[in-house]
Amino acid sequence: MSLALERVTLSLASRRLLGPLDLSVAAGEVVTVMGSSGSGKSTLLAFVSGALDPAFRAGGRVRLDGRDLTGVPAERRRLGLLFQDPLLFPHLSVGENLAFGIPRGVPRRQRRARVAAALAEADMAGFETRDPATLSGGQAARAALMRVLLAEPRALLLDEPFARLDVALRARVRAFVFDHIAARGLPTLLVTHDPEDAQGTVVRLA
Ligand SMILES: Nc1ncnc2c1ncn2[C@@H]1O[C@H](COP(=O)(O)OP(=O)(O)OP(=O)(O)O)[C@@H](O)[C@H]1O
Repeated sequence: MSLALERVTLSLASRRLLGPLDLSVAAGEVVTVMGSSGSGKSTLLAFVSGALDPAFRAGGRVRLDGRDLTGVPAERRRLGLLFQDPLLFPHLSVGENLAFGIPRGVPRRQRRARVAAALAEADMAGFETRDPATLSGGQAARAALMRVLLAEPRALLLDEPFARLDVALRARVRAFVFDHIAARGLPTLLVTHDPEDAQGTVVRLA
């Protein structure tokens, strides 16, 4: 698995926001994007994910496993997104949240088994029927990662995924997330303000 950006530029009205930017992320590798507030970090992830606000103009290409994603709708890009907010659906149980992304066609018994295994991996065995509102910050963050992984993404885009967590929890969730990225060989783009989060190559936007 690999993710590559080729000559990516982003402009707002006639102002160049960033680029041209080239970078490649190999399987299991993290590339960290840092830069001041407003430098275009979240916009870059939105472009890669296929959800760029039409206010922006973009140039260049994104390739996932060599395949050009231009014109591929966001929902077919096979990218896993994680944000500062775990964004668990409040009207679904924890188990239903995790099952949400499992590809269609997987039989019910197998879906249940995958959810149970993911919860066990997240140290949340038996949490299927819990209301997401009752989870701690660390549990919610781990559940959010598991929901993303169950959708079988080919790469991850992480936008400040640890920013809401207090210092002690942050180190633990960070290790949890980075371990899974390495174990599953997922190329990952990580946006953060915190130098402690930085992993691998660091790209700085102006
Ligand atoms: N939908 C939009 N329409 C117009 N301008 C926008 C829109 N979204 C963001 N912007 C502007 O684009 C620029 C880049 O925003 P972006 O959110 O990518 O920055 P960022 O580097 O992620 O910032 P932060 O670190 O504060 O999250 C900013 O100047 C912002 O005001």
